[in-house]
Amino acid sequence: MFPFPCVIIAGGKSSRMGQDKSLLPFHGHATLTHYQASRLLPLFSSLHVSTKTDKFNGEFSLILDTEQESFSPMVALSSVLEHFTDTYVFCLSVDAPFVEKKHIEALWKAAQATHANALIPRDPHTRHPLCGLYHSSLAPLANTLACQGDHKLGILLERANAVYVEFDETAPFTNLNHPHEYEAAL
Ligand SMILES: Nc1nc2c(ncn2[C@@H]2O[C@H](COP(=O)(O)OP(=O)(O)OP(=O)(O)O)[C@@H](O)[C@H]2O)c(=O)[nH]1
Repeated sequence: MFPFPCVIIAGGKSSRMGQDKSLLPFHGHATLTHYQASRLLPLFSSLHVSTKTDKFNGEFSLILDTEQESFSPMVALSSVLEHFTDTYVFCLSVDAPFVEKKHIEALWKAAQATHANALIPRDPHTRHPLCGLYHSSLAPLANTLACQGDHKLGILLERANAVYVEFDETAPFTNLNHPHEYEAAL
């Protein structure tokens, strides 16, 4: 078991999907969120879901956004990191169902070797900040950026002591943003 919590980030607008993707059924589970929670729960010291409201009727331990007006992963991270003290937090986008234990193990290994405050996967094409191991000490920076309207996680990573962990494959980090990607994943 990893000695830190996992947070499934699930409070976005899903504008490209056209409906709330965190509530879409997935592989025999009531929702994609349930699918992610059931496979990740056994791996972590605790599991939480980051949203704007309790759309799961009390089923998960929620970390609600303090900022309700604007939507962005920075808004989510700001409340998530503030929730914890002196720990790494594995943050995964709800729409990334192909990330496996071995990928998280690689991030944790890099954290132990470098003591960086953000460990982010990078494949040959791009980096994946919504599958990252973040230290709770980044909360004030995330909060400042969210309040300033700086919503790109790249800005946080530039200012943090971030380390990129290299992976050969792109597929595990795929996000389901559009209906055709969801259909293909089913
Ligand atoms: N808690 C929380 N999560 C968010 C917020 N904005 C986005 N997310 C989540 O962050 C992840 C990536 O979000 P985006 O790709 O920016 O947005 P999205 O809602 O997934 O989809 P689009 O509206 O199509 O861009 C998704 O898992 C979202 O659910 C927010 O304001 N609060």
